[in-house]
Amino acid sequence: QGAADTKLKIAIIGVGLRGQNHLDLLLNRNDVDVVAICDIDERMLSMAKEAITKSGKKMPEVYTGSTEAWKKLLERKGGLDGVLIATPWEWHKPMIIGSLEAGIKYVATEVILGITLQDHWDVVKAAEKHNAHVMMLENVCYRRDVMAVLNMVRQGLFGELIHLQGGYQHDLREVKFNDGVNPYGHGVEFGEKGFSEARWRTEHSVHRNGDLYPTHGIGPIAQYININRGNRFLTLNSFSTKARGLHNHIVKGGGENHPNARVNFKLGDIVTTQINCAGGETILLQHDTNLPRPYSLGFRVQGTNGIWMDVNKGIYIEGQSAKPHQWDDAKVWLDKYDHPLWAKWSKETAGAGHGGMDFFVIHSFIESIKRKVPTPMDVYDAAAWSAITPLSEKSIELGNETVEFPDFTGGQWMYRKPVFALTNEF
Ligand SMILES: NC(=O)c1ccc[n+]([C@@H]2O[C@H](COP(=O)([O-])OP(=O)(O)OC[C@H]3O[C@@H](n4cnc5c(N)ncnc54)[C@H](O)[C@@H]3O)[C@@H](O)[C@H]2O)c1
Repeated sequence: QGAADTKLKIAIIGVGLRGQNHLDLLLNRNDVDVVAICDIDERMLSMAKEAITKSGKKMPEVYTGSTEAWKKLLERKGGLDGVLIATPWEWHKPMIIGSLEAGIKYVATEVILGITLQDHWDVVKAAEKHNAHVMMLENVCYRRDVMAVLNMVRQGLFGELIHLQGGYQHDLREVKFNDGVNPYGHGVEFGEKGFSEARWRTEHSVHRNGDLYPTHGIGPIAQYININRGNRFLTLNSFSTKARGLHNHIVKGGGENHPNARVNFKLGDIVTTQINCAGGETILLQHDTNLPRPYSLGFRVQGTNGIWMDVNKGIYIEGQSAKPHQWDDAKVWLDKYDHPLWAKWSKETAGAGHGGMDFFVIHSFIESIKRKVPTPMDVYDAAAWSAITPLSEKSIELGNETVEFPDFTGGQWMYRKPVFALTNEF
């Protein structure tokens, strides 16, 4: 490990703000060479190159100049052990499938596998055909409190799980709009005139109404109740509120005569989704990105013996909590049940994004390649979690009708075993 010829050859497609986080984590490792990067934005590329120069590592090959330049990257001489994709959502499917067709056996993609339900099927089928691993980089599965609760779930403290909640409750108004230069805080431009996510993410709020970003909430929940591994999502329905927040934000920052004040946003400010599971659990998810509010993923894990809620930082375990009917400070429990992964690697997480959890998602991808084993989150997980978006759009379109989940595993969910974070290795 560490010698030049044993280092993994990794490429990154998309070195925007998120891709640069992953780049930093990879540059920090001595078991990886970032051999190629691709982007179409000069400013993002120069930020990435600056980070590489600062790290003292060798400058990778740079592919740019066209939205199809990534195809050349995949054909590079010398091959690739893995590809990491951190581009806008609509590029994930073609880039994943392109990587698989180029013979790459490990593909990591940022969250959201595809746009339509068919996209999700296409990626699953391509991964099966090429016998390759597609891992979605769902980092919240590795959040310290989320993992401590996983530890508690697995040790039976909450009893049998009954109901779970989560979501994406994040005021994105300063992400969806900016002045084309600074990512946060100024301006009400989007599309061509926007920078980073304002360039592309906001269009999805114009044209789509559904839970556009389900994976940070559903990923941890799916681990708690073993989705695709003894359990599965059966049905879903979604409800949407009216859309006010984005329009109001534009008027407040740019005035009533700003051209964007005429844009009709389709995305309801709050989209609420309910999911029914084969194991008899229900899930409630909320997508809430257009209104003023502090960040919260709103987790609730409730079983026959107790409950965790992250908003009030409380845990209650019947018979063990200090007083009946009263919350314990969750910290006491979370410290006691700290997951072995965090206990082992917390030093390495220092400086990694989102409170350290970003370290683990990259670590697990890289360690899986080194060991030539399946990634701890696989293409079936990615498809089931991401499919919530098109299914919620469909439910809303049909007047909140309940719609069925496809079974991407083709019945294998009954036999597959949990593999996520079973040890302290990765
Ligand atoms: N897991 C997390 O915590 C987290 C946080 C932020 C973003 N994300 C996800 O990461 C992904 C990227 O988001 P971001 O914030 O970095 O956005 P961004 O706009 O900053 O970066 C996207 C990059 O992709 C590049 N790009 C677009 N089309 C391309 C093409 N055809 N070929 C090559 N490069 C292309 C853009 O030029 C840009 O640099 C999204 O899926 C987003 O949802 C996840």
